Amino acid sequence: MIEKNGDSIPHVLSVAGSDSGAGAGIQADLKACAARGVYCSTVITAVTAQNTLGVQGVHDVPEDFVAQQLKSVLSDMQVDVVKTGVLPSIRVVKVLLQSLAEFPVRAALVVDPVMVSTSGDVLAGSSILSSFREELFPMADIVTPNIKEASALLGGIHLETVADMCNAAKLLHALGPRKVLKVERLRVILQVIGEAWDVFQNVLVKGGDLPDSLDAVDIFFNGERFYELRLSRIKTRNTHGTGCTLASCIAAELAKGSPMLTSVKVAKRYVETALEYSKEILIGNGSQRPFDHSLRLKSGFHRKEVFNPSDLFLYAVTDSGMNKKWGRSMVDAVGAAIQGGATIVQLREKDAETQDFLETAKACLAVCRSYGVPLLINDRIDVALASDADGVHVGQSDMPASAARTLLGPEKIIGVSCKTIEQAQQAWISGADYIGSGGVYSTNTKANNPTIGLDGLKTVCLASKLPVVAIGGINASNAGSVMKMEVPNLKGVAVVSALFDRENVLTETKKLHDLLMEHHHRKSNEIHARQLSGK
Ligand SMILES: Cc1ncc(COP(=O)(O)OP(=O)(O)O)c(N)n1
Ligand SMILES: Cc1nc(C(=O)O)sc1CCOP(=O)(O)O
Ligand SMILES: [Mg+2]
Repeated sequence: MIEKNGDSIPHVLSVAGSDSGAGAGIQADLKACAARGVYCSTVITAVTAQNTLGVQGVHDVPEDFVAQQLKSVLSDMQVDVVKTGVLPSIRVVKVLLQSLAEFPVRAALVVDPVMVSTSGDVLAGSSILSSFREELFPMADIVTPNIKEASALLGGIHLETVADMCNAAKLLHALGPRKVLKVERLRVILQVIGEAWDVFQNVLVKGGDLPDSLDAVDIFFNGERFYELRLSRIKTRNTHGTGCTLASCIAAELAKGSPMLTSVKVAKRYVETALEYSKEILIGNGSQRPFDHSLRLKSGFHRKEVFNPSDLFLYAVTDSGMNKKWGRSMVDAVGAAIQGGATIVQLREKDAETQDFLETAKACLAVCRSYGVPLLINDRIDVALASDADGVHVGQSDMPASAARTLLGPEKIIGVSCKTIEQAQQAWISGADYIGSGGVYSTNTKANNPTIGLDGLKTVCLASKLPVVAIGGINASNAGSVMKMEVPNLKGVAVVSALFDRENVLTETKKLHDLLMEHHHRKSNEIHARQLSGK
């Protein structure tokens, strides 16, 4: 990419209308670009009052002010791709073309010829058609009409079959004479130097509205070849904004430097993934519902957003060998531990195949979510990501916590094992949420694990700015000694064998939970009494 003022981040400028419901328009473009890892600036051409029921009002932005927005962005930032949505008047089209002549963009112009909203409301009148055909399309690198828009642009011809769509794509492609003339010369030059022909005009006719089709069929035509792009049709009403999103994704991929056909395929796949993910989410009461560009809203409904240190109170760490020995499944063991009072669960699967680990994680996550208890994954960031677990626990020889934080993002929980003051300080710097410190006592569960004792635990706790959970050889007979220690950031105990190497997980967890509660109450009463006596 060419550098301008040091900008090297892929950048799409969306010139489109605002949708107050945020399913389509500028808002969809921003979300799509963010999801695809591309910066998006915006020039707003019209403001709609809109929700899932339809468009209640439209207010066009005066073209002088559209021009001012264009100048502000294009004179300062290095834009790679301009993507257009609602262009409400011929004057706005002219203003856009003038701006692009003054400040040419680096890679491409993507034109989504929006005329009618999903709800059937007209967003750009028929007077705009000739301006699109004669002025805008010849400058575009790709135009992405749906069937209705393609029909309107071609004088109302009927489009009912894939063959009709191919014909429409060809006719629309023919509307770019100036560009074709211009690029014919370029084509010869590029052929001579052996470059690809990606600079030529392309048409994508979107067949989402095609009757009686089980697939979502789009026709891509690059002037030379037709490509029938099929993906299975997703049964959902949450499709408001798919057109804007698709065009923005194409723009985003082009901005990253991908070829045109690849960009279209990636964009189509992304939209399919987002629709599949969002098919059951409910936003609004109407039938034109938005979808989730970030693929995160579903789990967000059930998950606590921020780590709560009191979740470390009774930390159950699983062991599949122990559960097998006692003839129960991991899901049953986790369910029983939670019913007995476990406040957080870690899946520690040292020998599992990746696929089995992932399936177990997903099944245990469903159980944990149903009780509102966080589930962490031991060591395996990939399994945590793929299962959407609440976080990970890593040791000193596992992936560093800072790298885990980069991969998992700010909202997941990250715990780190620390035996020393230096490790505790580093865990805090790395962005961890808590420390696991041990072995407090000797253990048979983890081979060759050095014991740090209660003194070592106290040293780590005093040095740590993070909450601490004690681990290693802890059971109902010694947990009291651990929790009696006078260190405020010691929040609980993590236990494997005392819960899972037992016949009845629920009973054993409850026993330990009751004991910890007794200590907790005793400590609270002592603190209260001290406050009353003023000591
Ligand atoms: C809560 C908690 N604390 C410490 C550990 C140990 O982690 P690590 O040192 O990475 O050893 P393995 O568990 O991976 O063998 C833990 N798992 N949980
Ligand atoms: C997994 C683990 N980590 C430890 C550490 O010291 O970091 S001790 C340990 C095993 C804890 O199992 P049990 O409760 O059966 O002793
Ligand atoms: Mg580990």
